[in-house]
Amino acid sequence: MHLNTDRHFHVSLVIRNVTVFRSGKPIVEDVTFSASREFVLVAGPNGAGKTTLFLAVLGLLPYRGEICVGGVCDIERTRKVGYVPQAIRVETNATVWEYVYLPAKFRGVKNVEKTVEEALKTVELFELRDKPITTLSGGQLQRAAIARALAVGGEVLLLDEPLANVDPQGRVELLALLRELKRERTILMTSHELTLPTNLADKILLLNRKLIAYGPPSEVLKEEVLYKVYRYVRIAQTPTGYVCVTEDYAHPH
Ligand SMILES: Nc1ncnc2c1ncn2[C@@H]1O[C@H](COP(=O)(O)OP(=O)(O)OP(=O)(O)O)[C@@H](O)[C@H]1O
Repeated sequence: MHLNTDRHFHVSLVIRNVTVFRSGKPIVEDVTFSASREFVLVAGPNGAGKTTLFLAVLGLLPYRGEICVGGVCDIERTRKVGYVPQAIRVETNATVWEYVYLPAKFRGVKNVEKTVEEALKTVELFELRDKPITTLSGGQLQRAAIARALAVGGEVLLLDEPLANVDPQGRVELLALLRELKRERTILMTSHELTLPTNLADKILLLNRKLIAYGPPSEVLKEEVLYKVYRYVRIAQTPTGYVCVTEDYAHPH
């Protein structure tokens, strides 16, 4: 038991000199960073190791180094981590309620009914709790998956490309939800989108097998930093957000 009562500490994620292995090979090498009650956008090219890093935090891949959540550094830390995978599978006949309730019940979450109710209310799906999960839209499904992750743990939330397959309206709703959620917890979200509202990400972690950069968007979304990973990407800051200004059409060859 630790005696630190600081709320920031409880939701903190510390990753120290972490190397993650797949099939015995190091995929992510010597990564060190920490986040506490912050929203971290995890960016990097395909195959950079973003999902691999998440799977290590979840205790699903072997790693060297130290991973701690709220000061807990052994496998018990995974009880505090909620995960939304890139491909959400919903081929079941479950209702929205069951989809969120069953894994929480299985994990032995205390006051499980109340916890699930709160999670569904947080993502604004409580009214739809009796609907089959398969009838939800892409954006609603992402929110259901977030509720599921909140119900099982959720002091640290790992979201793998939640913006993919979500339409513009769903995107606005999802970003509003994430902005709300980050007030109480630490969120890591992978995305290939660097176009994002200024008030969403507190930090950007740029990964390409190794940690390339970690800091606030104003420091990472710079030409000289991005060039280490992406050749043709430039970012401009507008009053409301960051936008990609260099697209393929600017480079016909
Ligand atoms: N079972 C495995 N054995 C060995 N290498 C693997 C295995 N699974 C994945 N990899 C390698 O790990 C690397 C990192 O994959 P990962 O899915 O973590 O990247 P990512 O950054 O999440 O990519 P994306 O943006 O495409 O989702 C890839 O190059 C992949 O080839």
